Amino acid sequence: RKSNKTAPHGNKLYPLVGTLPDFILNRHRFYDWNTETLARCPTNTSVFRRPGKVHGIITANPQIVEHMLKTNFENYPKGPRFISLLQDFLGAGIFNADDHLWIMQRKTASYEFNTKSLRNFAMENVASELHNRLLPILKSAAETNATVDLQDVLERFAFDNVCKLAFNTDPACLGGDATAGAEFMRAFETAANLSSGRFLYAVPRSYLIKKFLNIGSEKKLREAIATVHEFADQIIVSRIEKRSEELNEDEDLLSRFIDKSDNISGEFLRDVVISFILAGRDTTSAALSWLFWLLSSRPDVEAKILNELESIRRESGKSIGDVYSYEELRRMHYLQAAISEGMRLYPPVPIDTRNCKNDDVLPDGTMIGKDWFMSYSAYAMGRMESIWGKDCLEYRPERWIEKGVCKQESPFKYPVFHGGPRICLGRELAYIQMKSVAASVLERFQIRVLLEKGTSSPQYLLSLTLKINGGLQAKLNHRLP
Ligand code: HEM
Repeated sequence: RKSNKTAPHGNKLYPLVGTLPDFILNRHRFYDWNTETLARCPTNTSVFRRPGKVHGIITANPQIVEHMLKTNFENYPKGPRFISLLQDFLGAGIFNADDHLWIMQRKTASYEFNTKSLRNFAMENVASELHNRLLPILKSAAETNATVDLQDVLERFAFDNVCKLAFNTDPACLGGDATAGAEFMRAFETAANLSSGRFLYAVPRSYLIKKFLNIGSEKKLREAIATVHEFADQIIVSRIEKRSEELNEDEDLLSRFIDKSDNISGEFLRDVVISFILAGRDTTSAALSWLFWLLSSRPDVEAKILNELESIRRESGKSIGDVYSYEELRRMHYLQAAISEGMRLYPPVPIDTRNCKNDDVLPDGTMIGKDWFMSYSAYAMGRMESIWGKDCLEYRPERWIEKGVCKQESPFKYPVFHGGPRICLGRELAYIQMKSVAASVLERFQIRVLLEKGTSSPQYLLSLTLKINGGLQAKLNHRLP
């Protein structure tokens, strides 16, 4: 009877089955269930236990997040469970590697992500995709009064962009559905969804039976991975051949990795590329989709963004339709605050997990055992009164502005881009992309979001990234000049 009561750390622990009954009941609203539980806990940290020896801790406590991501980083690797579930899809790519395999990729990638040449390459790609594809599509939707799924369009935009960055290939997903690139994107999406679905099995590792028999979701996963690999392999093989013939002047990440390493296998290069595509694929589109929804119900915030854009255009002598430079994007402090505030409430990576290597005691005194999982919920942290105050559920970009400048929050209080040695490498590129898109779309169009009947806000989908279930259906109107 004792164990049926609410455990001191928030979750009900039933005999034998642990938190499984509540997990099954709340799986569809997992992040909110988690937020409610963590808010009730004295140190915003809760113990989670279900059959199959799944033990772990979920936290929304900045001190504990700092402990796992930085102070005791070595004790919290991705770990064998995470790596084995994503192995088929990601191999040993940076997203799915620990120790020396991770260090080697991180070193090359952090050097490259800090170069001006990569930033310029990314800026050119964004400007070209924006002005040649995204804006014309939205213009035509506005002129014909057609409903457009903004999330879908933004995902295609982000996918084209990250493929250019990763291996200088334009899949032209925003151009249409009939391209080989669009097939690659669909297969990539299926592979990402089905691989992440392996984490949600009520009985862990039961996916192995389906995998062995090659049936159901595992059969689909195998086919999707084969399509992704085939597409990537063709590009990589031709790039390696080209490298031996001529000096490579491509600016993309694949070329930079080939240039920096000797004797690197084609298979490993494929893993490198796939991890980068995964990392940069859905994150910016998810953030922008939630932002456009938030702004559609907050004309006051939208008006402030438009004022800021107008004053930047005035100072630089630009008009609507011109491409914003890097310096101009940097001066968009209020827009940056609006985007950061959107991601506080709707973080593109809502929850992130590590494996505890050796028994440890967390800063609040909670014990964690070897091989337990250790997760932090960025979703819950953005909604914690203990972190953001009484108005934590309110969308208020002003909380980011200090003396007219958008301030940086501690990554442990706001772990939307992770923190410590594995902090997101694409943070700056992501802001370039998000600000360019948001500025160009908002100054041209008014967006009216169409919600499903009987709902007052979009619902999220359970996947690696926090997407809107059913997309973001909207009508656009040209703004009057
Ligand atoms: C709003 C956009 C983005 C958000 C919120 C975001 C968030 C994150 C988070 C939470 C992680 C840690 C994941 C983990 O280790 O489990 C991460 C890692 C990473 N991100 Fe981003 N990301 C964004 C955009 C991008 C972009 C555009 C790129 C560029 C391709 C990128 C590249 C990476 C890479 C390479 C890592 C792995 C770093 C490592 O393990 O050392 N991200 N990101």
